[in-house]
Amino acid sequence: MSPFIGGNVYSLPPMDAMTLPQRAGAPRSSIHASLPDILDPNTAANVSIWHVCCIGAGYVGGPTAAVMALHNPNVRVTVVDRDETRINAWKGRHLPIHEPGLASVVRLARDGSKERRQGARGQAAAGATKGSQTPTDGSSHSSRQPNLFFSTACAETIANADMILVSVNTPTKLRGVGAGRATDMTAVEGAVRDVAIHARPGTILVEKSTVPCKTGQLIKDILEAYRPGISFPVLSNPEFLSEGTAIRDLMKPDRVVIGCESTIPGHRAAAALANLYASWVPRSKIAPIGLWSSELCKLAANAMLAQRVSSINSISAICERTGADVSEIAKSVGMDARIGSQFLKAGLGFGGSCFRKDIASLTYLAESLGLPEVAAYWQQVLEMNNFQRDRFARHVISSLNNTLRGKKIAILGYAFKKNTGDARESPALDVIRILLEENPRCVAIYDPLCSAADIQRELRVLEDDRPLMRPDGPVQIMSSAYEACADSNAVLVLTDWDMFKNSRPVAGSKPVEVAVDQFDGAAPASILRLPLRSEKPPTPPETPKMQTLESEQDDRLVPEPPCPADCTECQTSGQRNDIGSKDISTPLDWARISKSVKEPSWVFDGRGVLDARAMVGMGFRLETLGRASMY
Ligand SMILES: NC(=O)C1=CN([C@@H]2O[C@H](COP(=O)(O)OP(=O)(O)OC[C@H]3O[C@@H](n4cnc5c(N)ncnc54)[C@H](O)[C@@H]3O)[C@@H](O)[C@H]2O)C=CC1
Ligand SMILES: O=C(O)[C@H]1O[C@H](OP(=O)(O)OP(=O)(O)OC[C@H]2O[C@@H](n3ccc(=O)[nH]c3=O)[C@H](O)[C@@H]2O)[C@H](O)[C@@H](O)[C@@H]1O
Repeated sequence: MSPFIGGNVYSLPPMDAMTLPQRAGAPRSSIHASLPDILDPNTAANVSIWHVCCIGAGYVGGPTAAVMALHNPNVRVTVVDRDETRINAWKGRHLPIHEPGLASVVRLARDGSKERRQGARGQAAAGATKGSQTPTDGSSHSSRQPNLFFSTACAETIANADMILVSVNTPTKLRGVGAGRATDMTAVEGAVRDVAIHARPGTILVEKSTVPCKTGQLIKDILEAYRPGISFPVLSNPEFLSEGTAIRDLMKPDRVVIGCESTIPGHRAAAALANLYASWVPRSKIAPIGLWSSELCKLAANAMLAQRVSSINSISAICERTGADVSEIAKSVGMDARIGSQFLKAGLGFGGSCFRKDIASLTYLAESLGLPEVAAYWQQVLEMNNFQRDRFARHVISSLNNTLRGKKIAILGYAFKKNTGDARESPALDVIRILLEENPRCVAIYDPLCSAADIQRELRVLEDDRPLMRPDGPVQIMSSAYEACADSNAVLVLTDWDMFKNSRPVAGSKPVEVAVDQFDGAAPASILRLPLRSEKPPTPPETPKMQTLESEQDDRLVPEPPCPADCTECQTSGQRNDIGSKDISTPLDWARISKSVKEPSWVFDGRGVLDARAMVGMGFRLETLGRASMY
């Protein structure tokens, strides 16, 4: 009898040879005896990848395609999306997402670089390309042609591709079977249908989206239904980047997982993808595994990271009642090499578009497989996450005498974490929902990167019959932290932005940089240092058009055409095409804030970013998650 019978909603085929337990005594190699080695560059010898199409120009598709194009100058990488506004943004000066270093990578791969010649003694040669300037860095290189493109022509691009990366959204289903937990596969199905209809036989399809285990079978079924008998190798290549450090994560990944079927075409396809990555990732970091393992390892990785956050948050609640300090506990626990120090920061809990939905998907998968105990185990990670923000918000209310009527609450930070403008699934939304139940006069929100439009879109789920953002309140989105805090009864810090900190950065801590060797169209010759740091000198607000990227000042880059005179982005927010172009580095002047808030100057730190002694010295009454003062 199938182990999957019993309320399963996924159609689960039998496991393939890669995931079957080995027969006793049979060496593992016997399963793969006739299969070519995926990590051998020659395995893909007869698979030519000249054109990669990436479906989905979002947080994963855009940066992944850009980095892949940067390191494979001879491969044409085209990102397609149905969303014309998003595609136009990728083509222009104002990229649709904020990631440190992203604009530099896009500029180089999308726009190319100019030729440069250097004389024998380091002087610029007379024959340098017209218009090029004397190299200041001693480099010499041939021009690099653009090889990164953005387009809405999905069908045409798919038809020309040798490999297709599916990077579309996989949110949680909102209604129907599995609502609230199962993965909504609409976008994946749509993209795969397009591939099935338009792709050439043999085109390799790569799942980059995070999907339930066994989605590869669903994809193969769709392909078979539309193009019976035609072979399309299917790979799983989950993405592990984090928002805010996407370019660094893509440039220097801990690992690249490539899941494939244990067939000769499967291994050849995996080897072709491995070859693309091997342009910049050491082969030792490329992990070929089975298709189902690859799909499941992505959910497992996210679930385990989220579990650590919930674990430390559960301890933070105990700290508040005992007088222990959660940051001290995290430090000492994390010094155990077996545990490690990352993902032990207590706070409002995890937000973002993936952790919650991926754990929900995992619990649903477990239940579908008849494993309610497993589902309940992971469900508890989500419960703890909700508990954390719930008790934080309720503590704010109880500290303000159990009523917010007539009161103003300032919210510093809406993004789910620092260094991103992504407003999706922020813990702030839950906190604001609970605060609004108490009818405050005003909730004033400030975030340095999230756009007002994005915050408004997120808050819409809290609206009943009247809009929340009316001229008379109750919610206002401010462009200045000082305006948000002025006259407030309490200030809540909900994102760990560095600029909110009131202590100096640790001496010796250096900004992260990644060196890129890709100006040269022929051979790597010169280095672009990507500005991955968040610390940048503030740009005067009155001259937004003068703000430039570090790479834009580099005379090796092909100049970008200027924005049209009526560009709304330029007018409203200044250049937003790289994280450094917004001022996220000037520390908040807490002393100034202390003079404008109402007594007793409440500050509630939901992210553990504020130094208590300094805040109390300025007259604030500070409450921090995970410290005894909370109770
Ligand atoms: N956001 C993140 O940091 C990470 C996300 N992931 C996973 O990657 C996947 C994508 O996530 P995001 O990039 O954040 O999503 P996103 O929502 O930012 O982008 C998805 C894009 O796909 C487009 N799209 C949907 N169906 C399409 C179709 N049939 N044809 C053309 N375009 C189509 C949408 O218009 C949208 O622009 C998800 O499965 C997510 O779980 C994985 C790692 C990190
Ligand atoms: O699948 C995904 O989308 C991605 O999800 C996470 O990346 P991301 O959500 O962008 O950001 P994280 O740095 O993981 O932070 C997630 C949330 O956890 C919170 N967090 C993180 C770490 C910590 O110690 N404490 C803590 O509260 C953050 O504030 C944030 O709200 C994973 O880290 C990525 O590896 C994964 O690719």
